[in-house]
Amino acid sequence: MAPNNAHTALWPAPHASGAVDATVHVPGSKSVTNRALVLAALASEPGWLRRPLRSRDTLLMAAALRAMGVEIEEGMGPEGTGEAWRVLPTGLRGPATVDVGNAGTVMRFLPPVAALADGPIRFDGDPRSYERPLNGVIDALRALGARIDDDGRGALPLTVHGGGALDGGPVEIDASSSSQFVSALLLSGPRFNQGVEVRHTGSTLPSLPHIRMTVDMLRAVGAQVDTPESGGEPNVWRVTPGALLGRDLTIEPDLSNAQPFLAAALVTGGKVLIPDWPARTTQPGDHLREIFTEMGGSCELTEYGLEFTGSGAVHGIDVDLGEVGELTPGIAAVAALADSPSTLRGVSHLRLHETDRLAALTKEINELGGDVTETADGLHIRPRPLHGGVFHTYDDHRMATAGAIIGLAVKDVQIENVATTAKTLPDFPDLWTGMLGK
Ligand SMILES: O=C(O)C1=C[C@@H](OP(=O)(O)O)[C@@H](O)[C@H](O)C1
Ligand SMILES: C=C(OP(=O)(O)O)C(=O)O
Repeated sequence: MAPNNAHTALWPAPHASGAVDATVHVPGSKSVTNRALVLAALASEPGWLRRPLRSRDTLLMAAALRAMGVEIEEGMGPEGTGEAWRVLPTGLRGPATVDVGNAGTVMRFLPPVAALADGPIRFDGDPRSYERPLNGVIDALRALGARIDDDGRGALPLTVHGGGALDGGPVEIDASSSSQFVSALLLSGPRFNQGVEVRHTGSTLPSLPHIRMTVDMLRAVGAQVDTPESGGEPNVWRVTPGALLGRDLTIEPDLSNAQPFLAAALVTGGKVLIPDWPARTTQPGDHLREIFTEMGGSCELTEYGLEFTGSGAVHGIDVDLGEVGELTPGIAAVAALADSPSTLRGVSHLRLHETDRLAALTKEINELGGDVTETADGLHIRPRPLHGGVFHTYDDHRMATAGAIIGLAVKDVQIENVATTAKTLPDFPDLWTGMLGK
């Protein structure tokens, strides 16, 4: 009998019979939730996270902090307005074991926190987590005074032997493979004895909006941060040592997870409203307003949220996605359905994401009849009439949502392991069918 567990199960991607017209409430941001958890755990007083994302990546972050002694309670928020987590920071301690799953934020943001704990903290995760780069964090922490045992590959698994405090100070790293190296050091920086000065030495630095998100959230809890954008040296970020405040923070919807729903409006010539789209945000998903407009839609940001409307036409695009790499799979899916070719550039680091996203997108779109080629730093996509088939996801949530976008326009697409969307959006299948009124 054929196995039918979540991994091998095939989900028939719904085909859109007409233009979508829906309001979709998108759950909280993964990147904001996991930063907020770390900052609340490092604070000197309790804090609240309202409307946190509850997904595999954020539940792993919460579990890891709890394992190090932090209390995270379920609550209703200070005014009883909606569900919340109350975070009670305590002295961080080991021994503890952290399962990072395949969460970049957990595997990169927590080793610096562990260096501040008292006792050994062991880090392990999914097989893919062993292949994702961590050398920037490991080497920097050692240079700043931490003791770490690893197998010498600059990757997981490893043990951080927390000494209860860390000297900190200046450090050089090459963060060209992941902006999360910089964010990781900055987030814990206020708790290092001398703070931290991070100097990026590589030739490129991806995902700058995510570094801005780190800086903004640090400042919001009282940290002093100097950045290249605030008049400092290029590629240098400096965090002054000091106590962090416990805050009451409402988590914004995840705008990168809004992407497939906006794409649905674009490819069906329909209309989607995403309530609570923030007027100002550091989330990279906010760039979809320009990118999907260039690809044929239009949008309006009102007091109700973002209303995105497709025109019925979908155009190709030539775009550098280096700042917003996590949007690439969804843009590639739309580009495969466009009326002209696309070139997506600046994203070679995607080869080290949840899977090699450039190879996976090329293979899966081409297996449906597409014409995609990999370049040194991205993809060329020449739209072709596509046909049904199995779209493999390689344990990558954004491959699953990319396949679902294609399925709207192409009959009989089956997504293998749609359950992998639980990494950041466990409700995806229900939200998707709800959007389509199925
Ligand atoms: O800091 C963050 O929350 C993230 C930073 C980016 O990582 P990379 O710079 O490794 O691409 C992004 O792709 C990831 O989804 C989330
Ligand atoms: C790259 C991503 O995740 P991670 O936080 O695991 O790096 C992503 O969500 O697209």
